[in-house]
Amino acid sequence: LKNRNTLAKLLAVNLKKLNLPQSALDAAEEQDFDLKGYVFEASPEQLRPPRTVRVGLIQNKIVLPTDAPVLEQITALHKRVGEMVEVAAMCGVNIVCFQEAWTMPFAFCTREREPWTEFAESAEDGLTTHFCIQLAKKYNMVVVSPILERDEIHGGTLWNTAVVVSNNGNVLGTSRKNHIPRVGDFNESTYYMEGNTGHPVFQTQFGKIAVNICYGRHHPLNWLMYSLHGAEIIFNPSATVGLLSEPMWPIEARNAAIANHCFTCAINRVGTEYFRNEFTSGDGKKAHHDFGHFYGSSYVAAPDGSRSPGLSRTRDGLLVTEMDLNLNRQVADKWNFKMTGRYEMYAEELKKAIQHDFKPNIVKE
Ligand SMILES: NC(=O)NCCC(=O)O
Repeated sequence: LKNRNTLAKLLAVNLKKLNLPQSALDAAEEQDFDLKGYVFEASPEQLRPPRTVRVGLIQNKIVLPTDAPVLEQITALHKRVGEMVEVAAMCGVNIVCFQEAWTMPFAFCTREREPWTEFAESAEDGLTTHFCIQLAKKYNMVVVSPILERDEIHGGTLWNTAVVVSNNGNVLGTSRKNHIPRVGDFNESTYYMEGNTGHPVFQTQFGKIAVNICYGRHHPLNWLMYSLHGAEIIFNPSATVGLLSEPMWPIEARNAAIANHCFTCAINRVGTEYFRNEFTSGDGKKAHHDFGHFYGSSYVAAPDGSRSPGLSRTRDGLLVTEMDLNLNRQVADKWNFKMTGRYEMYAEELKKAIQHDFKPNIVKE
């Protein structure tokens, strides 16, 4: 029986299903998106009550073609995702997170500036942040909104940024993407630089959260730093395509949950986005009009190694998970990764390894 349970955990098939209201299931069907719910349980404790929180992940296709007017594209996405958030509210979601650059097509493959830079908005005061503030207040929900940010204070610089809006409708702060990909068609370095916000953790009414944007999931130290700052849930809003990363996808966020004694939430967009002008990426491939297929498969992983099934590879979807955050400390007390981490040893070695005159410690005969 024990072996069967372990196998079930590995295959993500043994999580209890969350009872979702029929009205929410009906609304999801009517609006043509998947709605799934799962529960991550923790053991009862004597001194602490359970710390139960419901988290919603939203994955979606773009709504209009990429050559539709910019404001119409943004407004259509607001409408679509707003409807999905309403269903999340019916399901009692406390914290919702959208996919990376959710208000736009993932146009960075093109390396063109116009019209894509017009999608950039102020993190504090932009149209989308105002939209999220309304959602947060209406539904008493924390909203994590990853956008293309225009930073007017610093000469209109662009960043890839997650805006965190508290359930009271205040902008709690921002977290900028730390690691910018230079792989395949992901030509993002043409638009923005590595983030300068470090590893902020946002204390919300429902728990401490952080946002590790997309390509940051390949960097174990990035996850670690959010965790060292106390994150209990780390979101990984992403945009990634099948041929490039699908074999890695089920492993990376899950491994990060295990290694850091926290919950991780991986979100990927769905669909294929076509661009009018062909582009190349210096990789020998013929010029093409699309990135390939964004494969969705959003999921939640827990510190004990269990995970939810993924959402669809092709359909819009809302994944609702109920998690007891007490599980983080329970797993930490068992496995002690923070206690056994030897961070001082690595800090010393890393300090040396980044020096120009670093001598690798190679023992020769
Ligand atoms: N959006 C983004 O950073 N994608 C890079 C490719 C990947 O990390 O799978």
